[in-house]
Parts: sequence; structure tokens; C-alpha cells
Amino acid sequence: MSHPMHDDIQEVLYTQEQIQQRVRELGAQLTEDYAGRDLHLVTILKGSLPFLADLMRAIDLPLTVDLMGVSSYAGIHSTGEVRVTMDLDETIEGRHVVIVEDIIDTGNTLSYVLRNLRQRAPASVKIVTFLDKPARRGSPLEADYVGFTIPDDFVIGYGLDWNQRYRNLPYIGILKRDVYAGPL
Ligand SMILES: O=P(O)(O)OC[C@H]1O[C@H](OP(=O)(O)OP(=O)(O)O)[C@H](O)[C@@H]1O
Ligand SMILES: Nc1nc2[nH]cnc2c(=O)[nH]1
Repeated sequence: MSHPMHDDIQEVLYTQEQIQQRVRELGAQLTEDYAGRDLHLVTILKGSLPFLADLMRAIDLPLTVDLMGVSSYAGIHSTGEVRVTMDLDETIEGRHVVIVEDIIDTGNTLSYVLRNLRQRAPASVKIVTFLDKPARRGSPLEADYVGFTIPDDFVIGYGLDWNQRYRNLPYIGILKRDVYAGPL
């Protein structure tokens, strides 16, 4: 059945089933790597919420979760200016932190978050990102765990937005050019 939201998609990159499979694999890897340690997941809002919700249930360890609101995109463009919209609730000092991100693109957001979190003296910091788009990276930045490496297209769904919309698409797709090239 046709639906306006789905009509805006040029191509489906990853289906719901492919996403779930890959998240299970990432969860199994983290379960192995963090066995015996207290894992603290720090999620970067808002795009990472669906990934966090799935990933945390795929990790078979005692863990804790906190949220940090960070934003830098307007439409399809990075403003280059990272804004903290909500700070963490708990201290991360002495804790084993894994940052949960939906996508690393230019790397601006995570470079900022890494600098910010390292000042708080955690025991360790690693990064898990569901998507990695290395083509547009400004400075070298590598995630420790990556779901999928994608080409240089603007993607939406599974939490990822365009102007705050499409986050509820259950799959990841490429947005049609005429959607973001046209009037809002
Ligand atoms: O590597 P970068 O080029 O910095 O891009 C990646 C960031 O962009 C998106 O966040 P956005 O600013 O759109 O906020 P949101 O998660 O609330 O949508 C995404 O969730 C990442 O945090
Ligand atoms: N929705 C979305 N947000 C992003 N932030 C950085 N890159 C992207 C992208 O390709 N899609």
C-alpha cells in the first residue's frame, strides 16, 4: 500500500530484518567484550534512540544507560556548530563508557562529544555507531563498533531525521533529492 512517507524514499538501504540481525551481532560482540565490567551506555539524542532501545536488549550483561542531547544539523547540512541540548544525568568518572551513535558523518558531533566526555575522567570510552559514512569525515575518527558502512547519501529512518521527520521509518533509506531540494 502506498503511503506519503514511504513515497519520499528513493531506495531502501537496510530493511527492518537486516537492521535487527546486525544489532543482534553488535550486542553479542559487546556482551563478549564487556563481560565482567560495568558497562555504561551514553546515548547521543535524538537519532540514536531506536538503536539504543534495540542494542541494550541485545547485550546480555548488567548495564546502565544515560542520555545526552547534542545537535548540529539543519536539513541535510551540518552547521558545524555542536549544541548540547541536554546534559548527562549521572557522573561518568571511573566508568566504562560506550557512546551509542546512529551515524558518524563529518565526525563533528562525536569529536565534540569525545572531548567533552574525556574531561570527566571515565575509566574508558569506546564508540558504537550503527552507520558510518567515512566519505565526508573532516578529521580522523574511527568507531570501535560499526553496524554498516554507507556511501555518501543522506539517509533517514530508524531514528535518523530530515528536519525532525522520518525518524519513525522502521528501515533505513535514501531520501529523494526532490524532497530536500524542494520547498519545506
Ligand atoms: O558526524 P556528523 O556530521 O556530526 O553527523 C552525525 C550526527 O548528525 C546527527 O545528529 P543531528 O545533529 O541531526 O541531531 P539528532 O540526532 O537530534 O537528529 C546524528 O544523529 C549524529 O549525531
Ligand atoms: N538523517 C541524517 N542525519 C545525518 N547526520 C549526519 N549525516 C546524516 C545523514 O545521512 N542522515
